Amino acid sequence: MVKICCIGAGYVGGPTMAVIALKCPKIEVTVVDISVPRITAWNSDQLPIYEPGLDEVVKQCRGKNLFFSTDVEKHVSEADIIFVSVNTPTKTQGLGAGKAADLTYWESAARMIADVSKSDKIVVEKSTVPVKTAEAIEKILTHNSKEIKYQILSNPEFLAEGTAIQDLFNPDRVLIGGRETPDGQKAIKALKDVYAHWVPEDRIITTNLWSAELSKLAANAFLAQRISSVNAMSALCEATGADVTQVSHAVGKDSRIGSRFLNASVGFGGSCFQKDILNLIYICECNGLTEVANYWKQVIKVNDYQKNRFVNRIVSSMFNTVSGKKIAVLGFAFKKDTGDTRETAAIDVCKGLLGDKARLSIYDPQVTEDQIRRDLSMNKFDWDHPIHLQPASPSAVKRVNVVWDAYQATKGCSWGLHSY
Ligand SMILES: NC(=O)C1=CN([C@@H]2O[C@H](COP(=O)(O)OP(=O)(O)OC[C@H]3O[C@@H](n4cnc5c(N)ncnc54)[C@H](O)[C@@H]3O)[C@@H](O)[C@H]2O)C=CC1
Ligand SMILES: O=C(O)[C@H]1O[C@H](OP(=O)(O)OP(=O)(O)OC[C@H]2O[C@@H](n3ccc(=O)[nH]c3=O)[C@H](O)[C@@H]2O)[C@H](O)[C@@H](O)[C@@H]1O
Repeated sequence: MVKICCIGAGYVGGPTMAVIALKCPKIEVTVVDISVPRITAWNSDQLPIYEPGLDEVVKQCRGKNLFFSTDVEKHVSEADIIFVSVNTPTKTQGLGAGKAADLTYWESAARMIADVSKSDKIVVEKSTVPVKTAEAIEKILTHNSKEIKYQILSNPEFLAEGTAIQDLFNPDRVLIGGRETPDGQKAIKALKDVYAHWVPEDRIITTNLWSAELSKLAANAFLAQRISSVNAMSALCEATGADVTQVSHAVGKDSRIGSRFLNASVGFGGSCFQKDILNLIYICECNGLTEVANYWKQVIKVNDYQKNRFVNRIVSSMFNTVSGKKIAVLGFAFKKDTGDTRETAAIDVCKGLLGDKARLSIYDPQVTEDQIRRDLSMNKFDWDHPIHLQPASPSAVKRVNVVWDAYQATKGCSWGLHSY
């Protein structure tokens, strides 16, 4: 029986491995994590993340061929294929701070794999990483390799939160990059065989390692760029009397442009778009490509502009001050069908309004009060570290009331915002 181990039981590792277990009953899949509460939750009735359809998939396979464990070393040493799906946050300190990807967690996972392995392994990059990461990982693994052979593959994940199960069941494509050597091609085939249990062969694309690593950053940059383009247009629409939904509908009807991902918004949020574009910008700068870096920087700048513009419009429409006024915020997560608040536009909007001394009444059925208070007081990028390393919840964020009923949130309000 083929054994798969996935390091990192988060938004990607958990759902992806649950679907592999469901579709491949003859493969034993174990998801491991250093976070005890996260693994405890995966083994309980209250999964650590909300994702439509996930409960059913986990219930069908857990205890049969799907396991969640904190015994990281044991399961890594027994596995044939190891997926690494750990955090790759934006660096907060040192060289490249505020842009470069922090590979601390990836590096420590690789060192642990090298320490505990006793047989040949295929190591799969599932996390989103800078192009050329596989080269560094290879060095770590093969240093003191004890005659063990490692093959590194890049298999970036394209699922979106809120539709993860649907995306995993029916992906537009699965991308696998590997070395162009006989052993590299053999490893690609082994991983392809896993996905071929349910993904049609013409949707499984194989490339070299660097193309696969870069394609993930490129895909996210292109998606985010569409949102910044339509959001930039929304500012012009408001200035001229055009309606951005009508404009985006008309533009999207051109089949060369397409209608998806052209919804104007308060700005994109989520754990990846900003982080991955910053990472891309840093890679361009390191390669001396200043113009290219500046081009992608603009996508982030427009996103920040859109969030500020939204706050400013609220304040100016309320006689230039929201001081002491009660404002309801309906929805705090970064999009619907998720409880994930990482980089949600709601944080910037709420902070902006609190800066002008508004009173906020926040309602989101998928997000805990503790999480909201933590988000409103956390420093930039702190959110993307494993939960047990994040700053503890502060005692209070003043002038914020978190409620469990949308009607209560809006009672006596001067304004109601829908945050996505
Ligand atoms: N969230 C998303 O929708 C997508 C995320 N990605 C990428 O996937 C990667 C993971 O993202 P998420 O699942 O959202 O992150 P996450 O924060 O939900 O999960 C990562 C998990 O890794 C664990 N971890 C960190 N270091 C570890 C170690 N040394 N040993 C064992 N466990 C360790 C953490 O405790 C955490 O539970 C990131 O690189 C992200 O960019 C890619 C596609 C979609
Ligand atoms: O690498 C990742 O993490 C993932 O990032 C995104 O997925 P995700 O961030 O989960 O969610 P999206 O549906 O892409 O939404 C991101 C943000 O853009 C906003 N958005 C989306 C679409 C749109 O038309 N307008 C718009 O403002 C959403 O409200 C949300 O705040 C990509 O869609 C996934 O393909 C990718 O795998």
